[in-house]
Amino acid sequence: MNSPIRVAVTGAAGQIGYALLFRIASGAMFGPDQPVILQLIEIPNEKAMKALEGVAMELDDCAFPLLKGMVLTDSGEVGFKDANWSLLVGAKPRGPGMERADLLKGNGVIFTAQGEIIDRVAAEDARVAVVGNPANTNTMIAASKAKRLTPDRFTAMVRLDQNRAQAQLAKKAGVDLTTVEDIYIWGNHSPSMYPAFRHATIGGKPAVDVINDNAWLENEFCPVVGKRGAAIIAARGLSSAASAANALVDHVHDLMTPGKVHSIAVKSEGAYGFDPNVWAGMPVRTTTPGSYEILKDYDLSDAFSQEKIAATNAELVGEREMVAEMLG
Ligand SMILES: NC(=O)c1ccc[n+]([C@@H]2O[C@H](COP(=O)([O-])OP(=O)(O)OC[C@H]3O[C@@H](n4cnc5c(N)ncnc54)[C@H](O)[C@@H]3O)[C@@H](O)[C@H]2O)c1
Ligand SMILES: O=C(O)C[C@H](O)C(=O)O
Repeated sequence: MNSPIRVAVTGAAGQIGYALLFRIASGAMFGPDQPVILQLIEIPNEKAMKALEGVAMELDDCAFPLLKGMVLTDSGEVGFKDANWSLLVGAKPRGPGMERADLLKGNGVIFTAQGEIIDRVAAEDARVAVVGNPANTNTMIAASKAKRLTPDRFTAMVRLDQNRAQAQLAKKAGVDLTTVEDIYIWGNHSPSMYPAFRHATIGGKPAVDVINDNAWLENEFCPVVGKRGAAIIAARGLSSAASAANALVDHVHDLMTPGKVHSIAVKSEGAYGFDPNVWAGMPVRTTTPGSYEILKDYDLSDAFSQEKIAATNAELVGEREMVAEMLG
């Protein structure tokens, strides 16, 4: 058995938190041999802290063998102290009819403070995964505050979009989901994202040949995946929680598993036409636990892909301009 790692989670009493913490404590995220200490961070508010106590009571009541301790706090200094992983979930969620852009500035303040504190107090091997929206730009803001931790330590989650795309392709083709492979997400975690279906395979054959319906792929599949978050909000009256928590388990699990190829949002190095320094979704291969290389050889030279990449890149650049005064 390894020695415990410290996992800080913000927004721990929120709805994603409630679907996430039990999966971490059960071993789904870091594996059956990795004990964890959960450092649960909420806002300094009596109701939120009371709710957090209730979640911690339930975690106790699960008697998880891998859960070696819990810290409940409304202080980032305490919550991020020596954290090996910081999962930044806490943010103001988008309500019905609200644009993501409305959230940019308000949430930027949160990620400015958290980036600075994590850089100062987290563990030497600290890794950060951001879920709170607008996730890509929040990650850019947090990373810009770091003097010690390099930008590659800060990733944003686009795995929910990858999982959604995989499920939609399987449904359309009428096949088992596990036969759908190589579907990755480029760009922003927003409706502008590009689930690049031309690389996808179904049972080892190109998905475009199996599905044989280009109009559906371009005009239905892409918007359905891109707007799935809004569709969940419209149906549930709340943003996706269980599937988001599940995607974060996948994101971190695959980042800890050498050889895995998966979509995460990372600092662009200019590949695929993304502006350098925006955080954009793209496929990576995990090299050593927590580290990755960006895969740069996917062909996106067709006109449709070029148009999609240009649109999502333009949105990311626009978001960066809106928060320019918060960077650095
Ligand atoms: N990237 C994705 O794929 C994806 C998917 C779904 C949801 N989201 C986003 O995840 C975020 C959380 O969603 P939710 O449904 O759990 O929301 P929620 O409102 O249920 O919970 C958020 C929690 O965060 C807490 N919080 C707010 N600011 C905080 C701070 N500065 N420090 C610590 N805690 C703080 C709140 O008190 C609340 O308990 C939202 O921004 C949502 O849009 C992202
Ligand atoms: O769009 C949202 O705010 C919800 C979330 O990002 C999602 O994709 O489900």
